[in-house]
Amino acid sequence: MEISASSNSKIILIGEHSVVYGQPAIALPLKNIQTKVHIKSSQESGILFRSRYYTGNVDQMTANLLGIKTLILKTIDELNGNPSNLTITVDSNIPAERGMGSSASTAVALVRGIFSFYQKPLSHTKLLKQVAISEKIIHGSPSGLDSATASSSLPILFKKGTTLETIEMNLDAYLVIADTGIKGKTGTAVQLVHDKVISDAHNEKLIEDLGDLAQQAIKNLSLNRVVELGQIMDQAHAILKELGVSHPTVEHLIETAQQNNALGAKLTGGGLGGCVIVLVKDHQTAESMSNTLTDAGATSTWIEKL
Ligand SMILES: C[C@@](O)(CCO)CC(=O)[O-]
Repeated sequence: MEISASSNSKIILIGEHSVVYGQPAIALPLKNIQTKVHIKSSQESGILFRSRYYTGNVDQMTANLLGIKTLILKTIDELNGNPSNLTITVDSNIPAERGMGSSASTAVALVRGIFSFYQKPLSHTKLLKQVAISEKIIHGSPSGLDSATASSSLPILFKKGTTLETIEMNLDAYLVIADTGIKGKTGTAVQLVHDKVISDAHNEKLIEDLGDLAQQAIKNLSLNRVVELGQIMDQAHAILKELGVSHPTVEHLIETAQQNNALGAKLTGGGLGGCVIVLVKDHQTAESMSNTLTDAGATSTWIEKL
């Protein structure tokens, strides 16, 4: 018996951090950057796990993989499976800790894979609930945006605990995603913003402002107003910077983009490193932006049609 399952990576167009406080966010799954999971029966005792970070028995996974270990064992247990004689292989081309939802994507693919291996039906609600097991261990109290996006085939409008809608996007615009090569620190960034929000009403207002910008973005997306969308991205980035979650290399890439025909640019995901996203008007500009950002130090770039 052998099965395969997959999950997308993600980027947040607008609404990171404010989404934790119940504000709306818009995020896109990236279908070309994925996690793939293969599960097969084996003769070995225990569960053999193979990935770019760890190969060995699930039981012996180190503390940094506690989220994934717990998720695998709990899911198999829930399905009354035998936690032995299995090989689970995880292949991923999602850079880790760059705000691209690598942990959520791994978890989504694993849950899909385990349910499929045991031939059990899996609703989307159950999938998200199950993925929360590892996401909570890894990130503390995540909004659920990453797993909702990684498990979607279309862009989504998300509000913690209430709204999960897909959005049909067809804009005359492209996004260039550029990796700073610096590991983002989602947990630290979320805590940092939390400390700021509870200590100063001005920062609470900044969170509301991010929510307003997300609402404006939704309107402009539906009207194909890309110039306005770019301005909204710039404003969102300025707020995220004020909240303390940017990074000098993020700033360098954003300034470079702004000097080279960007319609808008911002960090994406938790910040403190990770990736930036740059809005441009057409594919040709996206390609030259991608080269410019690589020359400015980006370690990888991707182009995504909006
Ligand atoms: C920073 C954050 O808003 C997005 C991380 O990709 C955290 C969360 O939503 O849980």
